[in-house]
Amino acid sequence: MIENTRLHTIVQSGKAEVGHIQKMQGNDRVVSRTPIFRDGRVVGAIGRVMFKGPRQLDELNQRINSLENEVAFYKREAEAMRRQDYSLDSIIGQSSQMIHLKKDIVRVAPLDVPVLIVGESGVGKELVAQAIHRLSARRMKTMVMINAAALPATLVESELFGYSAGAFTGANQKGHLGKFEQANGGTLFLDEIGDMPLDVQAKLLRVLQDGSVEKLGGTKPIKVDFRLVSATNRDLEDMIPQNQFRLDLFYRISPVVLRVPPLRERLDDIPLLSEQFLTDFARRHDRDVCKLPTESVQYLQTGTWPGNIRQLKHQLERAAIFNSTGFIAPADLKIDHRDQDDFPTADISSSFVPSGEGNTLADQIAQLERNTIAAALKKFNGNKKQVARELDISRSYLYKRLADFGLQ
Ligand SMILES: Nc1ncnc2c1ncn2[C@@H]1O[C@H](COP(=O)(O)OP(=O)(O)OP(=O)(O)O)[C@@H](O)[C@H]1O
Repeated sequence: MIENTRLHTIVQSGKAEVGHIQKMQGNDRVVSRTPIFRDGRVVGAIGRVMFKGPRQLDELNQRINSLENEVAFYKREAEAMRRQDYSLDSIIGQSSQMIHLKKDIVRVAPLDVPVLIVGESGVGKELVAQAIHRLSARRMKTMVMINAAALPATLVESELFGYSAGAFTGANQKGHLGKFEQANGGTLFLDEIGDMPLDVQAKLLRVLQDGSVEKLGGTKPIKVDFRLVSATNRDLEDMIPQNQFRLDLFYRISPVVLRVPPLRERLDDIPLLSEQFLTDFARRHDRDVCKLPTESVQYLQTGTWPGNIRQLKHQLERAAIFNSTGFIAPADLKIDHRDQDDFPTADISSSFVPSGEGNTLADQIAQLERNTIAAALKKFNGNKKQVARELDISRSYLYKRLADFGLQ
């Protein structure tokens, strides 16, 4: 005889009971009781132990909660990846210049020819390269990126060409796949090609001519097949007569040249870009999206933007960080109106760092930012990870500001 059974009441009522606790031999069990019908009449009832006790149910609950959290996490990740889809849609801009550029991208992407992307720093050359790859027949393979300016001279050979097992003392046992081989079947994106040293230019030219690479310590050339997309913010044609860039390499890399216009030539794009950057920022930091009133948009459109889209993005993110009203007013923005020629081309964003010594609103904000960071550093004994978490800023932004404020 089952203790505390209620099956007889189920037969009488014809109503199921699910998840009820039933004491059996001194233990609580979670049970279900279901009536059995025949020809519309209850002819019996069946009881089942669902869980050996409420604890098991609790554990299941916790498991479901943790799975729900995992699903939510992966949904956010998938959403972030979708947004980073690097298709044409990720290049924001409806100005006539950008519509023209997008049409050109669509036209050249499927043709398997090298493309040279030119434009000032921060205009979105890398986004264009990604879109070309994504719209090409090679989209299922990877796009390998090389920043020619960041390649240390001592590592150029091994990074680009790779090496065979045991090629030299200290070499990785399994050898190393060079970038050219990694890009096989896909796209090789050579960023800042104008900064490539001449001896590396000669080596690159040989690979492009032969369609093969020789690994360090290798015995025979290995065939490689990639589509070359290069980018530069320098005037390569100007560099050729000065023997800073090889003419023969220039011909190889530039059958198609795409120019990405600077932001000051397409100020019409500022509203759309700003809206996107503020939305992205809010989503990343789980905050409400700051509103940008028309007068602020118009103010942004008066700038010369030597650092282009990257600079606009940083400006808006900085304004959003310090915003407490939900509205970004023109006074919250620091716009540069100097001519392009007045700016150094490198690290333009640093020219916008207010000194913190003046009386303008930006100076006051900078002072507040400096003090806030300094206080947080003290609170967490210099632990930058905790400081970044406390202030809800990225660690890279924290490092940049520490350097700006001389707090390191
Ligand atoms: N049209 C655009 N729409 C959305 N975001 C953009 C656009 N153009 C640039 N960006 C953003 O601006 C930043 C700089 O872009 P990117 O790195 O592609 O520029 P770049 O021309 O390659 O710069 P550099 O010459 O300094 O390498 C990135 O965060 C990029 O996502």
